[in-house]
Amino acid sequence: MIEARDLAKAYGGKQAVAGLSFDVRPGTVTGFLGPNGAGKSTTMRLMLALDRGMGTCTFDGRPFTAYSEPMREVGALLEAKPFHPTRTARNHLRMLAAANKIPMSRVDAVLGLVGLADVAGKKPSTFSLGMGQRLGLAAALLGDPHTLILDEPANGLDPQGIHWLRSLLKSLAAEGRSVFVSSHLLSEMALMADELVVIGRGRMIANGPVEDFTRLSVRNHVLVRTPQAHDLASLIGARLAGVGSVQASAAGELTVTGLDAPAIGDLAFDNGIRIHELSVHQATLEEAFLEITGGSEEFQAHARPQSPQSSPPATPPATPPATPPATATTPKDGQS
Ligand SMILES: Nc1ncnc2c1ncn2[C@@H]1O[C@H](COP(=O)(O)OP(=O)(O)OP(=O)(O)O)[C@@H](O)[C@H]1O
Repeated sequence: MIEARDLAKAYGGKQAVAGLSFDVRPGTVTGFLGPNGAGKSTTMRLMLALDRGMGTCTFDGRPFTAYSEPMREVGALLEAKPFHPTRTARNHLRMLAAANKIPMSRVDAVLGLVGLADVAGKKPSTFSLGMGQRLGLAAALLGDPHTLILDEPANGLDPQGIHWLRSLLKSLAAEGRSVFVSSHLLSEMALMADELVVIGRGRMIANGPVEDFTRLSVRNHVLVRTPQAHDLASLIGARLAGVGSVQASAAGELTVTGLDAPAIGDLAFDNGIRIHELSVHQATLEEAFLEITGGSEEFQAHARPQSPQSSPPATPPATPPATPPATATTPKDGQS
């Protein structure tokens, strides 16, 4: 169990991490998300007492520095390619094993586990970024620790490597370990993580199960296609009574929030309205992330001035448009 409490760190006058508290439970993969510069790496360094700051972080009740052989308790991967330039991959791990009283048999075991057995005699300076990440993971796993703290472990991995990493981290969590992992690959995180810690500008934005994060998104909606869109929009608008929205997204097509698909279907049926499609759109983790972190990005690119011919930006606005009255957005379609 990781318990982080009131972690804080300032660089000069700038608050990089501002009072973060969260738990990482055994048996779970907890994803750590935030825009560039949000404070993820700083938080991970604070957790491992690699940076001086405020607050506490304990691993099964004790701080990282209280463990005499910490690699047996907590495995960490914080930066790409943190290796001695002239030692071979195997010797790098042998050195770490010796320093932490880890049996030498673990060295070849973890090299095999991360797929580097064939290049164990090569120097990491010749490795690609992805191979370096694999060696960093091997080092993190060397002591067979209960807890893993991994900063962007998917960085540099090819699609097969990313798939392998996901399976590995999920299986390590299924064995009862606590896995705390940051990544910018949100689709991967959606498949891998059970819980999320989302920060922006060093502060907590959201903390909880992944499903809650996407379930509460305002991007969740029901799409309805009907030849009687005007009539149905009026009925839905009356039923919503201001909570939710109904908007015409195309001719004969309505986007509804605040009312679920069965309720819309029943309303249509009770009023003799034909439905051609009724589909539920669940927000992706990426959509929910953009929505929730919209105001907390530190580094925002300024949009290029648009020429009259240019297309609109691909990224939707961070906050949805205010709910309009149902009738104001209803199409003037040919209804039966
Ligand atoms: N050594 C340092 N000296 C000064 N400022 C720093 C230092 N390390 C980090 N910062 C600042 O602290 C803030 C948080 O940085 P951090 O690297 O923790 O963010 P991050 O969420 O890991 O970012 P990214 O996703 O881009 O890796 C940033 O504003 C960064 O500029």
